[in-house]
Amino acid sequence: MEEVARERSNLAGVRHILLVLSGKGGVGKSTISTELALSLRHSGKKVGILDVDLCGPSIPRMFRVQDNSVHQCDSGWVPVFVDQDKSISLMSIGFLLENPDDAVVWRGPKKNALIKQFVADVAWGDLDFLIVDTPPGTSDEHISTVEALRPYQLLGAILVTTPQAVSVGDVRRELTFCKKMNLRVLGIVENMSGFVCPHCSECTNIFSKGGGEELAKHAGVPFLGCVPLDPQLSQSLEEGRDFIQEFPKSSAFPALAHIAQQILDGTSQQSS
Ligand SMILES: Nc1ncnc2c1ncn2[C@@H]1O[C@H](COP(=O)(O)OP(=O)(O)OP(=O)(O)O)[C@@H](O)[C@H]1O
Ligand code: SF4
Repeated sequence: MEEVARERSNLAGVRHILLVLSGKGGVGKSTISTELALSLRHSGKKVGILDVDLCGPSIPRMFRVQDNSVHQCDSGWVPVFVDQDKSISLMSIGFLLENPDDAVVWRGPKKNALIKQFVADVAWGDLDFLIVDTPPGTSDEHISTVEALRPYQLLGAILVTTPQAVSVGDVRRELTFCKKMNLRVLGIVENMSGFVCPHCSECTNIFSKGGGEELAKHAGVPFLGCVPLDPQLSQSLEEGRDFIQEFPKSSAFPALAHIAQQILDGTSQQSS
């Protein structure tokens, strides 16, 4: 019975689902979700992003499609396509609000109900990857998301941190959450890790460096890499541009491409 329901679900055509988590706000979770989607698209993959950050949805803005709205079809909501070839599709509460700047002030049960609806009712079609951008911390919403996705091809979670001790401490709590939820940790990303000067290419470690890697070693999980602070990256996100396509010489590019490659390698090993 459960098998039949799974085969008929809107997620039946999604090959891999991965969550992006962070213990703290503003460390670059949506940035990593966005750039991972663009990198995977660059490798010929079809990608969806489900933005379950209900109180601070930033995915529509990062792709500059915040004025779009979602439509209904027979099987549910049609996601917003970023480009004509439909290689990246998005779903976010941002598309359902009358005004994108409206604040969502909801109690837990209402948020959890919408998350379940997002998981059940978005007509993704065939996707190689569905990236789920979550709110900061570990809340009821995270538990609802993991539980709702568990019957499907849930690959695991990427944990994003910055090098500072406090954010790394928060990731430690995320690791405990993953353990308790029996969710595989695909790896840790250390974001905003140093600043490479565009004039002399000297790297300055503004917030210190190495905390994420040390934590990964200590926890026995993969370290996916250090992404430096990169003005071209923040500008691309601000303007909804494809950083991966347009700035291959930029300082953050190699790290972002390497993260995507490790995810691709992991999934190809799994299916071989
Ligand atoms: N490596 C980077 N280089 C330059 N700017 C960055 C980098 N990573 C993130 N940013 C910028 O930092 C800001 C916060 O990033 P982002 O919105 O991805 O964080 P978040 O963890 O998703 O935040 P929230 O808690 O709101 O969900 C954004 O304006 C983004 O452009
Ligand atoms: S890193 Fe080098 S080029 Fe950049 S501001 Fe400092 S001294 Fe100047």
